[in-house]
Amino acid sequence: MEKTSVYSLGRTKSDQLLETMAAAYKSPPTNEGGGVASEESGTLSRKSSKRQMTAASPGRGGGGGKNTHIRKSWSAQMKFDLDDVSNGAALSRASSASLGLSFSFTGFTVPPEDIADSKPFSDDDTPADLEAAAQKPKFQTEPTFPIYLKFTDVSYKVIIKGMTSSEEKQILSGITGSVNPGQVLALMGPSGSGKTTLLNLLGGRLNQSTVGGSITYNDQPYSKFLKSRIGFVTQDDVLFPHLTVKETLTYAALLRLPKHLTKEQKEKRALDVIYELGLERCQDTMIGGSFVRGVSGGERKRVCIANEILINPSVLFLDEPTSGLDSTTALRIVQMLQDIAEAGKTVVTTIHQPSSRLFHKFDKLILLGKGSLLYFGKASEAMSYFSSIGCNPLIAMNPAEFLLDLANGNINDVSVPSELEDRVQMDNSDAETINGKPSPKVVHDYLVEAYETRVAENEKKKLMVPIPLDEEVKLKVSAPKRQWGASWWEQYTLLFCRGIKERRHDYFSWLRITQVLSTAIILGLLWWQSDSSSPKGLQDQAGLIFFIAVFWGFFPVFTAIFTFPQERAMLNKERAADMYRLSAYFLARTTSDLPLDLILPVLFLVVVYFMAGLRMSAGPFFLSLLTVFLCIVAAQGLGLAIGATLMDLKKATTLASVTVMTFMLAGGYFVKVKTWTSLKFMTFQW
Ligand SMILES: Nc1ncnc2c1ncn2[C@@H]1O[C@H](COP(=O)(O)OP(=O)(O)OP(=O)(O)O)[C@@H](O)[C@H]1O
Repeated sequence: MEKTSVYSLGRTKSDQLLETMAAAYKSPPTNEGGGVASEESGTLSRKSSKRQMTAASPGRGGGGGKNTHIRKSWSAQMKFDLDDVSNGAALSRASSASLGLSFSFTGFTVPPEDIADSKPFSDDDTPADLEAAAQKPKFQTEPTFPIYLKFTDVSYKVIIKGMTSSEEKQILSGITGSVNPGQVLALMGPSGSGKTTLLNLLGGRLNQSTVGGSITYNDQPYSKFLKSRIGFVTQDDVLFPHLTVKETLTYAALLRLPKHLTKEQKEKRALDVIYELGLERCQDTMIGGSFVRGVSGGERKRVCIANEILINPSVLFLDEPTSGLDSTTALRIVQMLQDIAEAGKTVVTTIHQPSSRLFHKFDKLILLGKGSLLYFGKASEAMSYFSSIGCNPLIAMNPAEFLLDLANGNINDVSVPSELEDRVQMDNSDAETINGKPSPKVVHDYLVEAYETRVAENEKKKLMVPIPLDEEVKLKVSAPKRQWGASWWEQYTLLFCRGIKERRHDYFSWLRITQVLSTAIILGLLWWQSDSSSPKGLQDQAGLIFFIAVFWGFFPVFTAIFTFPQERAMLNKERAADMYRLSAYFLARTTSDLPLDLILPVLFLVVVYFMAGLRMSAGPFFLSLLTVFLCIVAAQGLGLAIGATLMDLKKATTLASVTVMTFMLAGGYFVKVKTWTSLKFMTFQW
């Protein structure tokens, strides 16, 4: 194969910026053996090839056109190999780049009028839209702090506690691999093979003390510093349903971006990301959820990704970003991941069953089977590796499908090596075969063994090579300091406002307003212009006031009870990213309900008070309002405490019902038996 031509790339303003970052790199080692350095040049080669192809493609204005921005990532001054241009991945990248789906992450804001017209990435994009998007000016790439991720012999087990005994379950064993800035690593395997667990381990989401082997970031262990450098997109889209796309991203930007940026800069950044991810057409649409229609599945996923790339992360982890999406949308998402990687980020994603087009877009691949490693290496070389160990598809097949079949031990349309068949015959055990073919377990054991004997040691040796970064840059990763994006007070106010925005819809739903108003009117009619001049009439009014207190004791308890169990996923997600302090969240969460809690009771009391003809002067009216308000605060506190302690809706509801019933009975007894005392207290008559 022909090798190494050095191309000098056009210099842009961003180049000068990026050179600051590139200066942090040492010259890559020249050993042909690969390791970090050779993988690096492989990735770069594809980037460079892509630029070449893009420049040559018609309609893009050529290399020197006005609108063509030759992006140069952190390492673009290095060499590239021409042989990569001929590989399928490079070609597919080049062609997708010519679709104009390139992203970079900067502080560039597009004027709103331009945003309205531009459609770089949308579920409804037509080829014409995409071509138009390709003509749009590209913007500069923000330098990213580079993080090289390596993991060697990673194992993980959990203890499953039964009623009488507990047992250990091995989830992962002996997983080795690496991924560098500029690369996309895909974790593939059948359901339950351990992809999510591995992703969580690599993302620092599981307790590191329970992990065997080593996971390093720039050759350093995990530290709190990384929380602000890692973006993690979970499998379930955890978003507030009643916030719009823009609100969601703006709050995230205000909370997560570094303190030294101004509010305007942070908001601008949120707008940039909306534009970069093609969300401008739905930026004012609510996210939606089970009961509210909102953005589409693909847009939702992009909002989740936008939420993470806002912070310009060094490493981006994604758990099944394409599941549930049609193949075109899935392709766009993966294309976007590639573009993110090309901006100098390290991308790791799990993927369930990619189409062949998707498969060719990954740089590296890990194939897992029952928690063991079946393959780690370049995605483009996976087929030749399995061919080298005697496993070939017998019919034309999507490579991902073939690999998943193998990982499942399903060899129906796969030729297996004679070695494996001989082994089954020698064992001569019925249990080891199904219809005369090796059983899934035998196939799995063979694949694990083949990888261990042929590849594993070599890969581990490669990982021993130190990464090409200055010691100073490497050590930055191990800084134990947390980096809050906002001060405590800012966190509190932002969470307070976000809480009000999110929950106002629940509070002022027509159902709730009708419920409250109809109860008020019924009570008003039952106690219509009640008499307070006699002890009997006063006792009657005490009954009404007792009813009001119980009503406003019930309502907030049950609203508050759902708070923490439902927001748990959000709280976990945001706390894992160090978005805010727990104290700021709890205080904001509790107090943001109060203004909302006041509006309906005021409405309720106005109706009942005047219909029932209670004492017509300002003092008693406001004191009654204060009593109702205190009832609400107490009830809400009780509900929050029960919900937060149990974190289980069913148990929390049962406990709250029992507690409220007890209070009601005690209150009823109080009103009935101690009438005179209660009258004095409750009606403010004496
Ligand atoms: N905390 C845990 N306790 C018990 N079992 C666990 C735990 N975590 C993971 N597992 C088990 O480990 C295995 C791997 O789970 P994991 O979620 O990583 O699989 P996966 O490959 O991501 O699956 P899917 O593709 O279906 O999401 C599963 O059998 C799962 O039940």
